[in-house]
Amino acid sequence: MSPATAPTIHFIGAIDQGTTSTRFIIFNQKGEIVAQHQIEFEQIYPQPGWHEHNPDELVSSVEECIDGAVAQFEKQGHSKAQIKAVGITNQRETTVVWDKNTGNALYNAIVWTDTRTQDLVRRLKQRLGASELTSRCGLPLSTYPSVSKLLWMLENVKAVKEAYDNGTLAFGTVDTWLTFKLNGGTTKNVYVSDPSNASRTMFMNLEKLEYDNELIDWFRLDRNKIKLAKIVRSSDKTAYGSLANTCLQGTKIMGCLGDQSAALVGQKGFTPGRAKNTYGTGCFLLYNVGDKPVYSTHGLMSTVAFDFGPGKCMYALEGSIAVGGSSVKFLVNNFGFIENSTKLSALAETVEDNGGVTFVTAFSGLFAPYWIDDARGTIFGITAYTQRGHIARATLEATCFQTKAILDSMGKDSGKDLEELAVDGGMCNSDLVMQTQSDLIGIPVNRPAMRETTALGAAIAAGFAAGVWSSFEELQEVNLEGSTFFKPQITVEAASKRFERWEKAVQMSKGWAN
Ligand SMILES: Nc1ncnc2c1ncn2[C@@H]1O[C@H](COP(=O)(O)OP(=O)(O)O)[C@@H](O)[C@H]1O
Ligand SMILES: O=P(O)(O)OC[C@H](O)CO
Repeated sequence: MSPATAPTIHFIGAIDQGTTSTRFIIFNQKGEIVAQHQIEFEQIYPQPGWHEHNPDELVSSVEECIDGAVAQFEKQGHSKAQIKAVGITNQRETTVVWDKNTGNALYNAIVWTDTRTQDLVRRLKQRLGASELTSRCGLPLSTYPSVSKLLWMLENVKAVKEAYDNGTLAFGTVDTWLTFKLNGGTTKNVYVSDPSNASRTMFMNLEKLEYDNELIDWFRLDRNKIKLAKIVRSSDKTAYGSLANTCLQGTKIMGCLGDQSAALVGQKGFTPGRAKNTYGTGCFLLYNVGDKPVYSTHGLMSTVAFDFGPGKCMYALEGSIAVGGSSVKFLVNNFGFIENSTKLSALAETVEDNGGVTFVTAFSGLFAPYWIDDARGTIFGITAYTQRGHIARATLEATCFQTKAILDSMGKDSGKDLEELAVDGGMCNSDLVMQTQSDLIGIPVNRPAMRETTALGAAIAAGFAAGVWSSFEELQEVNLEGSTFFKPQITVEAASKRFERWEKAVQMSKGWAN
């Protein structure tokens, strides 16, 4: 075929703004990575339990990653004009507030893991009607959703309260902040969010996919005094605007998904019964329940999986674990146990088992399915025999035990047991973690060769709107080759025994932060 008649090859870019790092990845039409750039940014811990990000650094990290990846892409002989669209995926719940007149942030972003709102949440729980919130928005009242972070800022940050009183306060999750800034801020004033992100605020009615005025009133907020993002589909040709800066200036943003939803999409979890578990900073299991929300009675959340338009809007049951890979980072950064995260498994493998040590990594309390806000990180079973390897092993096991607890809840809520668990995220690079996971849950764990499924999900959302893909079916072949399967190697009895020790430790970790 002559170059003039050869079909044009299209590419899609994905911004993945996670809790510890930002990436920009360029995918081809087969869902393969062509170029990527990643950078870590500052984690700010001003006080115990507090966790912040600099909102401007989130934006600059995205811009730097775009320029870095596109430079690589062009070195391969491609043209940036072949990048049809860009998708965004982001850490969820993390809350940014800014002045809508200046476009400047009024405080650091309060990160989803932050527990400073614990007392505020306890006060809210005393209010009449508190127990009915979950049935409207899918989330439990806790330190986790964005609303508690916004209320804290209104109570404690003068500039935020003043902006609210003056009617100039803008509030957003990270997707909204990024699209606002990437579009050029106050020159374009783009204020949008997709349902998978908006459903993490506690302001959105889960069934209607619209803000629920009764929820906003319940939190005693005046909607007229806060600029909220317009909720639009996760895949949309025009609503998200286009990039104002970087070498991709003018390229349209056509997709947006919260990172856990994006991972479900990237794992092709399009149909009911499909599930994935992402071992990133936290760890999040999402189970597609179909086109109607299912409300958990066993400690899980109901959330929007993705909204790609009529017939393609799905809900999920979600089990969120606050501390996943961050426990590994903790051993690296705070204790210098090892040089970097990739070395922890090797340290854990210097011992045969956990030597009787159990580490409840409740740095932010315990999320699903326990929801114990006053638990804190506790290590049980230390004796004179304990080595660093035992602590390393107990740290890795903690996420696997919580995943087992979540799967048990999911089985009870859905009436079905999962046959296989699809995994991704940084911590899934550890074979030891994956084998331990399979042993504890008693089903195979399926790890794809290409693990950037979160970014792939954002690319799919944008690629659908851009016309690169038009049906879920044509994506089924993506990322199938080269998966690794971890199969259970211990008996059900042995797994139950280990899990009983964990459950005992969870009960004993309660009440510390009271
Ligand atoms: N080989 C490994 N073994 C254990 N943990 C790892 C390994 N590689 C990365 N991690 C952990 O994975 C996390 C990063 O995963 P990632 O999916 O990039 O997270 P996020 O999107 O939340 O920034 C870090 O917390 C890191 O400690
Ligand atoms: O950054 P991750 O991958 O741990 O994901 C953060 C979640 O979206 C928080 O709900």
